Amino acid sequence: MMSMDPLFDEAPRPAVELPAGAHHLPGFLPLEEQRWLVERFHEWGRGPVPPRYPLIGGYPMSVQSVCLGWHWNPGRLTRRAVDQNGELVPPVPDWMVRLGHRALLRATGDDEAARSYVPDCALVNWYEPSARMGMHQDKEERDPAPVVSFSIGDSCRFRFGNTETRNKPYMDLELRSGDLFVFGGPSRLAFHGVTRIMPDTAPAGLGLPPGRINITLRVSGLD
Ligand SMILES: O=C(O)CCC(=O)C(=O)O
Ligand SMILES: [Fe+2]
Repeated sequence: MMSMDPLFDEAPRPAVELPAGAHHLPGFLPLEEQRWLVERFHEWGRGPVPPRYPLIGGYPMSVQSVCLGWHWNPGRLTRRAVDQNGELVPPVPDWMVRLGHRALLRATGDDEAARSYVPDCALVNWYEPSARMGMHQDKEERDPAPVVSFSIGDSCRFRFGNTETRNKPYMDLELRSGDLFVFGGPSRLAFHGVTRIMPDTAPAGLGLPPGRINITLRVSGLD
């Protein structure tokens, strides 16, 4: 498999010019950290609120998610899993807040902004190989702080668009295991989605079945 050859893993990806406020940092998470996050992922999956397919207009998404800090449903954030067992979702762990600082600092070079970034909500998504996520804006949050996104497992085709419509102009990029993607400032409300998962592209030994984890950190601006 090509992706397991280190030569291929290190093949440079062509730099794409992203809109202001958007940043892509390939290979941000070392493999050991990816593995460690996979272990946390398995723990989150065991509760108190189990993973579920959120409903959009009554139809289940193809992506499964668990939440930390705030429970996300399309259109709203609640403290408890109101559409499931009513349990409180676990808080965003301190290490994740620190990971958010590090990510934002590396992405923007803005020490001040990085230090004042305190995400109180994380969405942990699981994409089985056939899963997709349609174009949408992350707009349940009231705070304009950036969304910080980590990818682990199989690569995906990530579509990043404009703030006006879900249609063109947009650009397609590949998010691979370990990549960081940040969108803030003028790109904070850009439409984005995942158009496909690329099978058999995960690094070996992650401890994951075929598929992709995405973790997004957010600042809800709610109390
Ligand atoms: O999986 C991704 O990279 C994006 C996830 C996303 O857009 C979301 O959870 O709102
Ligand atoms: Fe999103």
